[in-house]
Amino acid sequence: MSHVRSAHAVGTNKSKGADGPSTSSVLKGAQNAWDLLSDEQSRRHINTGSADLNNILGGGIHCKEVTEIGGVPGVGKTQLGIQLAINVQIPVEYGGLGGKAVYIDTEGSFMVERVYQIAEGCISDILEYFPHCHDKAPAGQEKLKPESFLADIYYFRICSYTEQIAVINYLEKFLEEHNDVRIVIIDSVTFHFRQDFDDMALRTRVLSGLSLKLMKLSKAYNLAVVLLNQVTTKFTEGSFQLTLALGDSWSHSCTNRLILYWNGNERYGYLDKSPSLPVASAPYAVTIKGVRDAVNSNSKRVRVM
Ligand SMILES: Nc1ncnc2c1ncn2[C@@H]1O[C@H](COP(=O)(O)OP(=O)(O)OP(=O)(O)O)[C@@H](O)[C@H]1O
Repeated sequence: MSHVRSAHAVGTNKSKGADGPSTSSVLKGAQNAWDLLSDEQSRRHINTGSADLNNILGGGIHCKEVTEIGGVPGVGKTQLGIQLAINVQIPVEYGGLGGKAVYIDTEGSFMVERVYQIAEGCISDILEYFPHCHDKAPAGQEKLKPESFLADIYYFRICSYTEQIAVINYLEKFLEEHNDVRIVIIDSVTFHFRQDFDDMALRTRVLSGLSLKLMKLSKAYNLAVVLLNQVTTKFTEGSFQLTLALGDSWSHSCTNRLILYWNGNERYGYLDKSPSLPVASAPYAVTIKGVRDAVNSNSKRVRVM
């Protein structure tokens, strides 16, 4: 990584000159565009379980970025959150990241029986795609047990916004001690803030601050941050429209935004915001095994919200 000498150091009282320690610490993060491209290309993705969703997301949920996933109740946000907590653990030898997950549950929607079922679904797919994995060493086989997948999800149940702030503030220390965590999921990020927080301006500032912190953590610890969010109705141009909770006020707080919606009886994901990918939508399904491709899996470009 190259260090850049620039006017940045000028005016820094404690600066000991261009080569001084304070200058290099201020500019420690500077990279050239070539470094950035290499970094981007080596960046890992977490499989959503649906090839079509992965496709519109440019490979899956990106590490080192914050992705907001919103949608109406029942559309499958929690299912996708659980699926990601499982899929992040797919061992490296089977094309996964072999990481661990942090699941911060604010609504009490994390059903552990369902997590077990989704882990079983993931394992059965691995066994189907890698029929010779039975030949692997016993240690490798040990990993392919639902119990092991469940054991590698660190679960935090949050019952108020103060607890949520406290846990997010504590997260950095936790991640220092658990450096194999590759995804942090918050389900849902706005729930307690919508219920109990009266001062709207302060609420937006607090949430934006938390989100900024999560963005920094995602980069520092090379992990994906996924913020599940609810939708709410907003009265604009003479009609009620669905919009993500706190949508406009903190839309800068995430790098990517995926909106899940119904189109008739089919579930779709719509990539609404990305710094490098076109807007696109694709169908997906929630099956007994978890999130998978829809039976009709031709991606379409439609927008519902
Ligand atoms: N075992 C299963 N097999 C098939 N589909 C399931 C199974 N379990 C849950 N689902 C589907 O997932 C839906 C619930 O999705 P989920 O809980 O992720 O919704 P959500 O978007 O998080 O909603 P909310 O905002 O209320 O939390 C159910 O309505 C059902 O359609």
